[in-house]
Amino acid sequence: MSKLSGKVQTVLGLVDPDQLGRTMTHEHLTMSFECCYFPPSPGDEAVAENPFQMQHMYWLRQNQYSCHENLLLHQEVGAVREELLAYRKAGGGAIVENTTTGIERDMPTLKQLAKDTGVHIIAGAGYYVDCTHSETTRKTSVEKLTDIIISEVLHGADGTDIRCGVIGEIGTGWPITDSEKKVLKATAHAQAQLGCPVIIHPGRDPAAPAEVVRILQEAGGDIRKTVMSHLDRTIFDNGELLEFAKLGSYLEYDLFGVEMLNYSYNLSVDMPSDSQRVQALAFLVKEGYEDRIVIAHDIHTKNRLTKFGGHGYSHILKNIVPKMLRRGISQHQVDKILIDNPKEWLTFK
Ligand SMILES: CCC(=O)NCCS(=O)(=O)O
Repeated sequence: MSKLSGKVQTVLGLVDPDQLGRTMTHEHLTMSFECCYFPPSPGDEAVAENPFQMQHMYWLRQNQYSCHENLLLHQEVGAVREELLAYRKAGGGAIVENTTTGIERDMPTLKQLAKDTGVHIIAGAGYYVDCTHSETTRKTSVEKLTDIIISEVLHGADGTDIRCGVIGEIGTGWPITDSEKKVLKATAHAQAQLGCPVIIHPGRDPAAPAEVVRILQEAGGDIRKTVMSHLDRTIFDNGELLEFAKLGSYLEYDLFGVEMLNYSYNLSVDMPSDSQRVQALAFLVKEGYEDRIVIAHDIHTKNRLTKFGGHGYSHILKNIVPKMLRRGISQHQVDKILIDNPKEWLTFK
């Protein structure tokens, strides 16, 4: 039995799983999303240059990926520190920080934020989507990638001794590229050796989550210990959702707070509102999946911080939980979603 067994690994070291409390399973505290810049519509260029003004707030909410500065969350460490203190006050205990190689993971800053705020921060190992893979990553074998991921968990990431406590978010697109498939296999091999939690960013197609599960399973991954992220922008049909749920992963609704008419990355998608996200949770609970649901905001742009008029990291605790209760999800079930399920997932086998 490894020394990680039965523990959760935070950036400050191992903790007893009962110490976590309410946990957001998919957030970012410091990262850059420049890789996914989406040019503004013709005529909007001037607004996109300087959108951080009251009269442009609605534009920014609707076009969050079309402003370079908005993608630089790493410039806002002070604001994020304040937000984490507010998150603790609101009853939050832990945050899984999903920034992986390719979107500027910053381990020393995560450690400092955990020290300054008392929030348990669990950092992510591995690689984001194909367009962020370096030439070196593309040329690296599955075996070597497995060793790198394992080392990020056992010894520390990015040349530090600060350790990751989860693999992911592992980025995949649609169709899944060869380089992404290699990373998925390495993820499964590392998980098989470490008994650790895994979290996946699927491509934007309803078939993508099941295809990722198939690849992980074939490579020896543990699907019961794997979170499938972003279901709110990926699977819209309840029948398809139940088919996917049967595969056994955790089901993550992690874009709480995002309300937009046009989803730049896939205009055929109608991004759900928070009310519709709560309806999806209530549906899954009714179907018996209360032990498999986890939720979060996936904050990865500046405009979603309260400093810029956004909802911040406490939105779920302050606004969504009361709505869940009003829509028939019991307090016991809310506690499972926010406390018990993240705890089970994050505990090393
Ligand atoms: C790095 C953050 C991230 O990948 N968020 C998901 C964005 S989206 O694919 O749901 O638009």
